[in-house]
Amino acid sequence: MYDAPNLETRVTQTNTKITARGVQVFYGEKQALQDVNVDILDNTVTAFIGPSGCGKSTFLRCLNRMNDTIASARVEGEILLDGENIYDKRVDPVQLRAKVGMVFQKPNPFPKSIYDNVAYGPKIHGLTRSKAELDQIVEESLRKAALWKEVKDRLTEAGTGLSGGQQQRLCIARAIATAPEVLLMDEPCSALDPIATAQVEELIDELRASFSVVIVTHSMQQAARVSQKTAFFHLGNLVEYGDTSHIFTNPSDPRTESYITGRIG
Ligand SMILES: Nc1ncnc2c1ncn2[C@@H]1O[C@H](COP(=O)(O)OP(=O)(O)OP(=O)(O)O)[C@@H](O)[C@H]1O
Repeated sequence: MYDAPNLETRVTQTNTKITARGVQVFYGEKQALQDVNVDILDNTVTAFIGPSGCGKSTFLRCLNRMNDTIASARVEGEILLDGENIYDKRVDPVQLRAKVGMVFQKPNPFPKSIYDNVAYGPKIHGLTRSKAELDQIVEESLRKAALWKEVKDRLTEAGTGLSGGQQQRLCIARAIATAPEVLLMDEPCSALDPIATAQVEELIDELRASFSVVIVTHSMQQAARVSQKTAFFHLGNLVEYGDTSHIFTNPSDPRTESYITGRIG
């Protein structure tokens, strides 16, 4: 007799990693984000898209409290990581940023060796007890960042001596060395050539197995290639959020449609 497969086991489980509720951001008197509500999933790439100045980077920076470093910035509302409010007074922003790592637009390796760039985070967070353990973390992080083969014989050389694409993968290795749970990427390919961009995009897809990845991008093609979920921002509002395939083929809001068809941007 035919047994119906158990639906429960066939559905891929994707849990909420970050919950934003009523998030508003001000720079001085100026409001940059209004009432943003969204659930960001684990093991998923989420793309933030929208015209310049719509608040994508501002919202990304809310997710690991990078806005704390901007004197005029004020964040209201609630952001929960695994149910815990990251803006709670008891949360140490430095510890938080080890859990919610960030990769910036321009590759920014430290003026240190390739090895030390990756070893820095685990060292300051006391994640290892021995040199052997640290060596292992450095190797694993460089492997995950698809850079190990290219640099394994030159670990003592300066990180700044690598090509732009390699530097960006080094920055990704540095971000994942502290075993983060979420990886935030602010236009990580904008300074890269098409080959390096393709490598980083492939890497982003692999990283999703281990992390929740959030990427700000100006390229709709890139959002369509790398993400499963897309959030469209416009004038400080999160206008639409959903499956990338849906947003790009059948958006619900006319503003999203105008943007993806190139009428606003
Ligand atoms: N440090 C800051 N101080 C004051 N205003 C800021 C600051 N950073 C951003 N803003 C303002 O907040 C609004 C949103 O900016 P944000 O950089 O988040 O947009 P964005 O969508 O990421 O833009 P882009 O695609 O051009 O990078 C803009 O009006 C911008 O001028």
